[in-house]
Amino acid sequence: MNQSKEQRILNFVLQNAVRGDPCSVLDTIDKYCSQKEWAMNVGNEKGLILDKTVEEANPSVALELGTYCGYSAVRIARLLKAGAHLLTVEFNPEFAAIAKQMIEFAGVQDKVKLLEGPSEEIIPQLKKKYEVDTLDFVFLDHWKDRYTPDTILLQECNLLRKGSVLLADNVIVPGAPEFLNYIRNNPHFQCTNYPSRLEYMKVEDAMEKAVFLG
Ligand SMILES: O=C(NCCCCCn1ccnc1)c1cc(-c2ccc(F)cc2)cc(O)c1O
Ligand SMILES: [Mg+2]
Repeated sequence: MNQSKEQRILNFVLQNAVRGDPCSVLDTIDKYCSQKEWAMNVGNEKGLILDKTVEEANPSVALELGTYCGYSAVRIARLLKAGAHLLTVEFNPEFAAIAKQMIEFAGVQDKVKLLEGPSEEIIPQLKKKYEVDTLDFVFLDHWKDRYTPDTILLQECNLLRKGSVLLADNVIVPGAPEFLNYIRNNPHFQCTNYPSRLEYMKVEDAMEKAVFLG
């Protein structure tokens, strides 16, 4: 049975990156996906925006929607302070299996909890089943038409607090027009747009930051 692209990315990391070194894992994924096969990792350019947003938020509890191969989970986890953790949600079991190995190879497994399943089922379980009080940071990088319903669900489940930071990938490509309309017209959020490039391409993309005002 021939390998998936995601399996090829993982194998390239296992053979070329340094075990326990998150930066080498990120650089190796970026090398493979820019030179051999494009893949939908947030990448190094938008990754720098993600880094700055995470460093500014300095979250104790972070949530990621859309794990994929684990690139942004490794990217976020490497910046978390002692005792802080990232919950990352992946719907696709093949992606989740790859991401688990990627996270472990990078050595950030103690900071990351990978949750497999639909975000609309997992979000309502975060408080009771996963002992979350409120989320300090949320990275939205899953199905683009889920950004709005899941942002509403986070609020309904009382998972946001004054100052919670949401960061959404791909608001230009593939695009999340309905989310931009929702969040920019919502008085409970303060929004900032960060123009950038689609990962590994000379194509315009952007990230949107939205701070919950309570
Ligand atoms: O679809 C994307 N991500 C969601 C993947 C499925 C998430 C499953 N899931 C996880 C949890 N709950 C549900 C995505 C797509 C592109 C892209 C850009 C240009 C192009 F020509 C083709 C594709 C670029 C990204 O950066 C992306 O993030
Ligand atoms: Mg993305």
